Amino acid sequence: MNLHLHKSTITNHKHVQITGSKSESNRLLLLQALYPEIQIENISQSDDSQVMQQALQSNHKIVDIHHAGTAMRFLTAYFATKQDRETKLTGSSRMKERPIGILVEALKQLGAKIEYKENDGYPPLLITGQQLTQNKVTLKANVSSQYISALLLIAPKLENGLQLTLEGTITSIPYINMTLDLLAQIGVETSFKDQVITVKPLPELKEKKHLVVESDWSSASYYYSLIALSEIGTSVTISSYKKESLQGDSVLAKIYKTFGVSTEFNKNSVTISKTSKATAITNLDLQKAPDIAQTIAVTAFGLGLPCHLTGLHTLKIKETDRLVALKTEIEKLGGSVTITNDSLTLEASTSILKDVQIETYNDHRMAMAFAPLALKTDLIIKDYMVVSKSYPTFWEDLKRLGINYTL
Ligand SMILES: O=C(O)C1=C[C@@H](OP(=O)(O)O)[C@@H](O)[C@H](O)C1
Ligand SMILES: C=C(OP(=O)(O)O)C(=O)O
Repeated sequence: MNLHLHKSTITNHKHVQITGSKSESNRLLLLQALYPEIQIENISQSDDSQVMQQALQSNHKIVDIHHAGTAMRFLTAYFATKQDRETKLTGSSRMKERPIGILVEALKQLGAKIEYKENDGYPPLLITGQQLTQNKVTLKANVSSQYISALLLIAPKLENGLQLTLEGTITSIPYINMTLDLLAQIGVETSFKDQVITVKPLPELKEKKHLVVESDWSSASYYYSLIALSEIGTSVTISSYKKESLQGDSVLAKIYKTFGVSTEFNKNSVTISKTSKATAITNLDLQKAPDIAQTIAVTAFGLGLPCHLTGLHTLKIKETDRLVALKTEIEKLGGSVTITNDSLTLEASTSILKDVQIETYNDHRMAMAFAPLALKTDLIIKDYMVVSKSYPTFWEDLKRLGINYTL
């Protein structure tokens, strides 16, 4: 179904409560399955966290995690350790194109029994739970950090813990640090020096642990974009956020200063305000924050500014090939974009075409990244409910801010 966005302006000084981080939630859900003493507050309402929760509760042989990358990777490791259980772990047709061989091979080095049911190196998988007897493994770290987080999450339950040696450049490193930090919060001892991560075993928790999930910073990016595209003096407050975040995407606060957006940290929220004229982002490496690349590219386009983004090699294996999707959709609107395997260059532009239909390619971030352009023009978002993968109330929240749309 299509959603027609009508050119709008933001109502000033609104407050939006944003759902919990899906990355933190999916890690904590897996840890809760291993340590039932864990209690989670402000859990993500996202589809990805719902499928994670359902998968962990299900006793069915076939578990379908749809589009959820973290659920696919984290559950592969989890089911590999579930003795006396055979699980077929599958997902959407796009999930069957997202590689998982590096993780499967690492788990096999630890003693796991996993078969590919369709194509080698890709889901679906048939996982026969085993006691994993080894504790040392080496794996490539430049494809997806989710493979590393998956291994780290099960590590404290392995008899001798785990020693991971990472080969090559480590991609999306803040997500690995997030995993290590959450492990530390429940009392697991870890170390990360150079290319080696070690995790000590923790057979059980002695007491209840109450953990509060911070709201999702990737979702916050769409508000940064809306403010960047608004008049000086416009602001919005979003919660629940803190200055010392586990989420790498909190780097937004720094990045959007170039677009004239300032961030004020309040007790439990942030106020984002347009305080000065935007200038161009000339060279930005997003290897540590790949999920905000679409937002930044579309904001720059909306501002008519050029932009050069690098470190984008993982974008090709996400919900869609995000580099191709960005180029195609920005060019439909009249922009000019050049992409390589790991970079995107946008030329400065002077106008935005009206009534263009934006294709979303089963990618929540395509819908949400283009929505702020409603401050500049009328546009149509196809298959608008894709947003539920990470942010189910996105459109309602936008309406409360004054963005008009019809179905
Ligand atoms: O561990 C996580 O929660 C995530 C890691 C990142 O993936 P890659 O490590 O594959 O880049 C990110 O893009 C994804 O949305 C969530
Ligand atoms: C890439 C993403 O998610 P995943 O890899 O978990 O499907 C995302 O949310 O942008």
